[in-house]
Amino acid sequence: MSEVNINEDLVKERKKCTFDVEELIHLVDGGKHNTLERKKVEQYVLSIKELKDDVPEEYLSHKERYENSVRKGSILFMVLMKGILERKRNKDEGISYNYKIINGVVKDVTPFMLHFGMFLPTLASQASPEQQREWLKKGSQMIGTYAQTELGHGTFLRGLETTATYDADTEEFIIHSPNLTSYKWWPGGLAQTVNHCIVMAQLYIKGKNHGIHPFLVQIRDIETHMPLPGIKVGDIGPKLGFQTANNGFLGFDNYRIPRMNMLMKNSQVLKDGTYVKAKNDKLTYGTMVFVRVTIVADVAYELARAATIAVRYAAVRHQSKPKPNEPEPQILDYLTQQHKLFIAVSTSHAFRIVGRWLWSTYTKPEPQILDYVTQQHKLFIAVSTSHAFRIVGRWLWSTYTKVVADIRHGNMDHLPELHALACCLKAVCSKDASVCVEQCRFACGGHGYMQSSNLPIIYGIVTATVTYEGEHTVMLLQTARYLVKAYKQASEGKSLTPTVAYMAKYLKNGSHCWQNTPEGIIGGFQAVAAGKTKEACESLFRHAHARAVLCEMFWKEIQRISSTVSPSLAIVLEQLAELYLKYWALEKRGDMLMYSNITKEDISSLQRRYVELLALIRPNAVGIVDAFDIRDEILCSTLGAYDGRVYERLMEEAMKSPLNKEPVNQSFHKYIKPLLIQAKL
Ligand SMILES: CCC/C=C/C(=O)SCCNC(=O)CCNC(=O)[C@H](O)C(C)(C)COP(=O)([O-])OP(=O)([O-])OC[C@H]1O[C@@H](n2cnc3c(N)ncnc32)[C@H](O)[C@@H]1OP(=O)([O-])[O-]
Ligand SMILES: Cc1cc2nc3c(=O)[nH]c(=O)nc-3n(C[C@H](O)[C@H](O)[C@H](O)COP(=O)(O)OP(=O)(O)OC[C@H]3O[C@@H](n4cnc5c(N)ncnc54)[C@H](O)[C@@H]3O)c2cc1C
Repeated sequence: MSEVNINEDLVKERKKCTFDVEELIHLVDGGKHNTLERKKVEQYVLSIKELKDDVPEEYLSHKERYENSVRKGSILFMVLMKGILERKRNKDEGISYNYKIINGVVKDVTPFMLHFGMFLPTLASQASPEQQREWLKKGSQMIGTYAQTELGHGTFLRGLETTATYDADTEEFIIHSPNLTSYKWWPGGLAQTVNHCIVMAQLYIKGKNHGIHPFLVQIRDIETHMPLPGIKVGDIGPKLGFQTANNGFLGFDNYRIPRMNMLMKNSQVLKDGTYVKAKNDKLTYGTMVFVRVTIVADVAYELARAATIAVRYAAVRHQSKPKPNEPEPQILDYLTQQHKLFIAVSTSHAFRIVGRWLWSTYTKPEPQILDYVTQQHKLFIAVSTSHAFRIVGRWLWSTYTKVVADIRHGNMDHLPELHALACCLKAVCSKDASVCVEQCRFACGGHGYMQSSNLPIIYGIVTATVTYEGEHTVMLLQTARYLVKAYKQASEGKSLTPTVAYMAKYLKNGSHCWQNTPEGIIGGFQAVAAGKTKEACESLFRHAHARAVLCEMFWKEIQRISSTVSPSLAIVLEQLAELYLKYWALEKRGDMLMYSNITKEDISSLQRRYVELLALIRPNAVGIVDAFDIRDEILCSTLGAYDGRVYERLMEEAMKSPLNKEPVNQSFHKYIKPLLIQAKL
């Protein structure tokens, strides 16, 4: 884009940047090769004419919005299928879904999200090899979702009520919803989009309950898409966000499926009804662990979008001037009056001089809002949090793949630790990301409240992650359970898994010896986690372990990465990581006071360094968000576009309102005019 069309503040900001933005882009993408591939994918998908909307999604009705997202989602689906095939021929080519390109196609959420996000992964991980060969073959007509949650139960999986009863005579399962609360409720794409589901149901054989198991169930005819007899399916209606996800409900009336439609990789039901138990019954929950792991990186990306919008806007937006001075005082003759007079005269001089200074400040151009320390406090933590989650998300993903490989070889030893990690990181990252996105919205003032800023939609997407795939508190409680066990092992002198090894150190050392260094802060969080575990084994303690893991992994990884990049970029990365640690040490200073020997002076010094870091990051703020390298079509924001034409875009978008198509709306003649006539009488 030529600089002529770019807002001059942004041009200046980009000139100030002290590091190579391109280098950071490659780092964020995980290498130059990935950047090139991403850009190729974006270029390909975003130039498909049919994916452009004439009318912004927000002006469509619930039904129209759904139909439009299916239309566009189907185009993307086809591109993806083509991409996978091409990729097989040439690994450097092809279309990947990984690149969040979807945000540039459907502003909200596509109804096919669950097909790729849970349906296919469940078949890939829980179906037997023969079933996989059958179901994942080329030309499969299945579009699916993951139907687990019911009207009555989401968290408490053992309480699910849908039943799958084995009939050995016909070698079939009978899937049934015994009452209203057993209806499936929430699955994405379920309402009108999918023709198949993974249904989680209580398995009954000869009257005995074997707990919940996954079943592949066809719910609609492939040709006509009509619901099959015995199936009741529909849309659950509008929500806070996820308007185009097509979340649905589903009930079964003694609906029969073949025996081989139970996913049989882990447990099996033989023809005669013999039940073969899985090595570990929690393997049935495998898809949830997978999605929890991916949520960390997902919210990092959404946060990158929100931070890009809010930081660019803060560089373009100017606001507020100090007020000018007041008039001079009177002179009187009496001593007492002189007493008053002289002070008044000197005050007058003081005021004049200060007044001049004030006037010169007043006539200076309004500052960019990004220059306010309070604004930097709101925004820079969002930027550094996005980096933290991306980096920790990559580490979690590699931990996940190692544990899954172990499980494939029959070794389940690390599953509990992975489960505990996935739960607490999912919980903390989803909640922090929602808070940061909302903070970015606040930081954009009134314009952040506009749908056209895209911040409300991003918030809708991110805040849903707090609830789905395991509700926030419930996830923390799962980790708490694991920590309590770890603490008990530590107190018995037994060895501990790596992520909780600090428990032993805390038991040995008692309170943490505070240092204002990154390592000192990480130790502080570990002491808080260990101390709270000790104090309240069975009661609610919340984020401490996840925060310790986040701080430690972010800092260690940044240290490692810094040695591989240019010195100018290393400085910026370390500033961002240090800001993250200092921010949380200050936020949690109460906990630190309880569980370490931190002093008031340490806290003041942390505070001073935090403000110093804001100032150090400030000149690079626009460059840092530019390095997220999110195209305008994917940001979808009037406030955050690369060129900074904020006000023009706000007006252009407002002009798309159907209400602006006519000078007088018909409601005037129908309602307001009769009202005015009545008022006259
Ligand atoms: C785009 C949007 C897509 C959204 C999709 C969705 O939302 S889909 C819907 C998403 N829905 C949800 O996310 C629902 C959330 N609810 C749940 O995940 C579970 O019901 C629960 C974990 C809350 C409790 O389960 P429970 O009552 O059966 O278990 P318990 O508490 O009695 O613990 C028993 C033992 O099992 C262990 N263990 C548990 N889970 C796992 C695991 N995954 N792996 C390994 N281990 C696990 C646990 O640590 C404990 O070990 P211990 O101490 O005995 O050695
Ligand atoms: C946008 C969105 C998309 C979704 N997509 C799908 C999907 O595709 N497929 C699917 O199957 N499901 C889906 N879900 C459902 C989702 O997984 C559940 O909503 C989630 O697991 C929480 O369960 P719940 O709604 O039953 O909440 P509840 O468990 O009823 O939670 C309500 C409150 O009770 C508290 N609580 C519950 N149990 C405990 C406990 N043991 N201890 C302490 N407090 C507790 C919680 O902390 C919470 O404050 C989706 C949900 C949303 C919002």
